Amino acid sequence: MPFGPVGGRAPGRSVGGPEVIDVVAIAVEELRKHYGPVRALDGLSFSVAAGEVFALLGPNGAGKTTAVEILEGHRRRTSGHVRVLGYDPATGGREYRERIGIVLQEAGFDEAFTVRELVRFYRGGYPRRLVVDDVIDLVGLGGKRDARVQTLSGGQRRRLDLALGLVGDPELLFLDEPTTGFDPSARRRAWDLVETLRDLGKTVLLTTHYMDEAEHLADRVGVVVAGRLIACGAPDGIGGQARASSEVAFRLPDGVAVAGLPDLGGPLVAQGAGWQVRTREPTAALHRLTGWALERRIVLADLRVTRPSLEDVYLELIGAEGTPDEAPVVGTGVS
Ligand SMILES: Nc1ncnc2c1ncn2[C@@H]1O[C@H](COP(=O)(O)OP(=O)(O)OP(=O)(O)O)[C@@H](O)[C@H]1O
Repeated sequence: MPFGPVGGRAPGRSVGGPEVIDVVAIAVEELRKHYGPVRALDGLSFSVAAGEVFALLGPNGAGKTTAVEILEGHRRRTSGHVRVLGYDPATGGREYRERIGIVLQEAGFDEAFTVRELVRFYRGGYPRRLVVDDVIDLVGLGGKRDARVQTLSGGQRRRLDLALGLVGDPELLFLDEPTTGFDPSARRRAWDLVETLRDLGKTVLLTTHYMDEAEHLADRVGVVVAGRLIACGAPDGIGGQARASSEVAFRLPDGVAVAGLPDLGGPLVAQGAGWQVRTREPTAALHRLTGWALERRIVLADLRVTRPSLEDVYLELIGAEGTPDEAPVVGTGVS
């Protein structure tokens, strides 16, 4: 298989010692899924190292859920190669499912169960298990142990989803939009929890529409558009693949007119008491700006360059690819 070492903060990787090849937890190559004429996945390839937190990003309809469901073993692929923890999810059966945890966007629960009863019930399905009350505490539902599911708020239900995904002590956790509907503090707690899981050496594959979440949690992100991976790398490193614009900002002294400035590679926009320009060539813009200022002995207050955020990069990437929310359609009905 052509999967080499992959990035991320995998445990057990030594720096300066003997070379350690990361263990690949997830390997996906040329994955295709056709629903009739719709190509939901159209040659998707990526790999995730053991111990890595990997985020799949992409617009609605890009194919993320389809990919994750194939990896979970819940959906059949049309073609391509998939290996997760050494198993083919399509044939791994119970043995495979016991080693993974799945947190769905909307799991259906029996509303009459209490939190503790439900977690205990799910725990019964796994050979490796965590202590019921520990898991409930871990997801911050300690105060709701004996509450019936029907009385939980939307955010509390999502935390219960998390508890059910964790109770089998999985090596790999699939998190589908884990914090949708969470209030800001519940979101922070969920992030802390994912970080705890990483510290425990778990591999996490998450999908999210929140760029700050991916930036905060993921070792690497993969951007999927129309069923293909169009960019992949560390959240602060994929900018180079998008050539998203940096922002150069500064203030001019009183009496200096903005009209006299050289071309900085983009339109100047007033920002509070100062000015900013967005440019893909921040080095050149800075050179022209500071050269101009030095020649005139002008001091530029608050001069700063801000690199593009993951959101800027993401929007640039999916904008360049176009047609979000639409999978490509083929002429023939292959499924
Ligand atoms: N069971 C199905 N039958 C037919 N088409 C489907 C089916 N499931 C998904 N699709 C189509 O496949 C494409 C990918 O859908 P998918 O749900 O995987 O996207 P997604 O990236 O998870 O989107 P979102 O961010 O909205 O959850 C879409 O065009 C969708 O309409």
